[in-house]
Amino acid sequence: MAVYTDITEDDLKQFLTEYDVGELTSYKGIAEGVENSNFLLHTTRDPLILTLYEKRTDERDLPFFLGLMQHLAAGGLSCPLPLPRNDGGLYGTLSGRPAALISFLEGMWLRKPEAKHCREVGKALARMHLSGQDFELTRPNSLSVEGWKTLWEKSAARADEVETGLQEEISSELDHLGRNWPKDLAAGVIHADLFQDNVFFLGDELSGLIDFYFACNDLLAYDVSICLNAWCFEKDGAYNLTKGQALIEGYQSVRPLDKAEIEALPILARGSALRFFLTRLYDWLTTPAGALVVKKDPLEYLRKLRFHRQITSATEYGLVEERLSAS
Ligand SMILES: Nc1ncnc2c1ncn2[C@@H]1O[C@H](COP(=O)(O)OP(=O)(O)OP(=O)(O)O)[C@@H](O)[C@H]1O
Ligand SMILES: N[C@@H](CCO)C(=O)O
Repeated sequence: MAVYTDITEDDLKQFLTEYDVGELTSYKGIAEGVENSNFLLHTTRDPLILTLYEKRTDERDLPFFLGLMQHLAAGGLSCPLPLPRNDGGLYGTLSGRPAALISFLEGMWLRKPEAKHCREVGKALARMHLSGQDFELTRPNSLSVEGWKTLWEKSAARADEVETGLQEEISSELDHLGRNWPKDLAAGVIHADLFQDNVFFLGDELSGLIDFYFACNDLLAYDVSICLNAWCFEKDGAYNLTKGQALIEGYQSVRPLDKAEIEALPILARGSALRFFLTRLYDWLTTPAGALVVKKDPLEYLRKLRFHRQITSATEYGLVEERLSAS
């Protein structure tokens, strides 16, 4: 359960005096997520989500994250809206943590997504990329190649505890990605964590995107590769070509990938698999036993990384040839 910081009713009520949200009637911690502490609040008006920002969220980035949600919502993308405080600020402090109130988004995340859902995710991702083009703030991706190296330095010495030979394998993977990482592809604001638990559906209809706390400026196709990793593998580790095809087609129906982006997909997917492997490995090695959070398995992403190493063309992800030759 991701409630790292607990709150008292008195402190919460005090915090809410800074907002025009009605009277608090109940609140409870949300047993999902691994990054921040989240609470569902009921008031005499609309339900709200309270987020307390934890270790990986730098307070200096909050204007970017919260401003981006406002920007995307104003552009017609369904995502939570941060509530302004009475003084106009978008966040305050609660229990010693930076904290914000955001609107409650209706819907559920899908435990067993099908190809039709992957198509909707592809479309929504592309819409977000287009809508982010005129967002005025920027934030470099702290979890790209240089950030991976820093993370790796913190885990490398203990990596073989997780699997023998890992230290050597990941070090050489990082060297390879460092030497071959694409630089000249279309860039803009990316979500950077569009996993299943961050996409809500009402029935089969996508009702919105949440959790913009890794959003940053980076290669747009890198975000597509993150979604291929997050949405198109089955529990047994097999890549589902039908889902991959649907996700890429959905994306391209809104924003076609160009030739350079298509050619780069395999290396981008290697990089994004490594990114999630590294954060999971770090958490795996450092989260104390008994912490109230479900640790995510780094080896899932090691297997995905190894899969991507074998890929020679984006057609193996389900990209159809006509598109490839047409672009
Ligand atoms: N605006 C919202 N409307 C409805 N539910 C929300 C909203 N924001 C968060 N939640 C609920 O809280 C859970 C955790 O939120 P979120 O994904 O932002 O947390 P996190 O710790 O950053 O998670 P992650 O592990 O995905 O990074 C979601 O799965 C959802 O159940
Ligand atoms: N989506 C991430 C967790 C949040 O960063 C993962 O599955 O590793």
